[in-house]
Amino acid sequence: MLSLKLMKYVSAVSPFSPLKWNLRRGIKVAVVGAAGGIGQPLSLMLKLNPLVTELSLYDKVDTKGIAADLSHICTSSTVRSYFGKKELIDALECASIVVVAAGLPSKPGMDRSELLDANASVASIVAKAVSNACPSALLAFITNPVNTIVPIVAEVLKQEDAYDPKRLFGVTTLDVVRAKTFIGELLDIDPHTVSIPVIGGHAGKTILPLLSQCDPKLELDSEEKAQLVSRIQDAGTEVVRAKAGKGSATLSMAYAAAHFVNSLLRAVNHEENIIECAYVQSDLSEAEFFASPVLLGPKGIEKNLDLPEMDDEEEKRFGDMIAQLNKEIEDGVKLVAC
Ligand SMILES: NC(=O)c1ccc[n+]([C@@H]2O[C@H](COP(=O)([O-])OP(=O)(O)OC[C@H]3O[C@@H](n4cnc5c(N)ncnc54)[C@H](O)[C@@H]3O)[C@@H](O)[C@H]2O)c1
Ligand SMILES: O=C(O)C[C@H](O)C(=O)O
Repeated sequence: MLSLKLMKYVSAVSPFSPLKWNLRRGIKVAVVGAAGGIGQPLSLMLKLNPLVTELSLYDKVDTKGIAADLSHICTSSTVRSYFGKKELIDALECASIVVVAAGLPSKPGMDRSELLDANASVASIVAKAVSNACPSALLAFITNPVNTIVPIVAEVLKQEDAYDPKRLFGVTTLDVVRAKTFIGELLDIDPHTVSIPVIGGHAGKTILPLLSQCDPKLELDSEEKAQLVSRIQDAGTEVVRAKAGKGSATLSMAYAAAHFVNSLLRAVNHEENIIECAYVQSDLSEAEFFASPVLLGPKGIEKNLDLPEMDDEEEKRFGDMIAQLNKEIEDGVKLVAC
């Protein structure tokens, strides 16, 4: 009979074992927009992640200094730097995960949708390059307006014959992070212990935290609930105002994106039961793209989970957001068509 030690060894080197697969292939993560306010702290957090084997830093401006700096951190991943149009393909080549934080952030008084003109082209360029360099990568877009950027990327990938809806994500994790934090403050408990789905999209009333599904239970009256929902929906604006023209959320976003990418990495590594809320192609509502809890697997979305239950107020908010979401999706589709 095989000893336990030997059995562990055999399972580690079996060609079908996840460990062997991972050791052989490694996991390259590319950060696009790596020199930015989100890109830099996100790259730092990814350098600290033991599941990353190679970290590829790309930006339109030089990333050499950032890469040199990060490369001195004593974790086992290698760091490579790329910049400018010519190096985009090399930066993405063979990446398992591409996370995109390139593009303009909001200024006070600006709506996220006003970023569309500036950021649509960045998203399209990255989508085209992904279709050439790493068509089977998982693709996570942070760039705003997320509600429109993700449909744009889907359209561009369709044109390139490289669209797989299971691999494309709009990152809405910051909405969940904020909901957990504000509820933790309210209940005076560790926010990590709070579980709350946030569905819909990533702008104004399309951000719908389902307080009725919060664990632990929230005992709030209707007005208190409305105030909490507004705080979560307007949290981005809270940061934009506080930064007074110097950008939008960067550090909390880097934390949120590092959490989301870590979940993708764990799923790529064949870990089971990894669930995250994300803005993805969906048939759960009348909007073609919708943020909801998805079960992740090595090839992206394994299953789009059913919509969580909602109380009457949430049902109403859900109904009220669909028109806005559909318009923002349509804006993206039209932009690619013309
Ligand atoms: N999804 C979310 O929850 C969320 C949260 C916060 C911010 N954001 C969005 O993330 C984006 C980035 O925000 P930021 O604060 O890091 O902005 P930033 O201006 O600090 O950084 C953006 C980076 O993108 C780079 N860039 C621009 N065009 C590029 C291109 N064509 N190719 C490669 N790199 C390019 C810039 O050089 C810069 O380094 C914004 O659109 C912002 O609105 C999203
Ligand atoms: O509000 C913004 O413009 C940035 C971001 O989407 C956020 O939620 O902080």
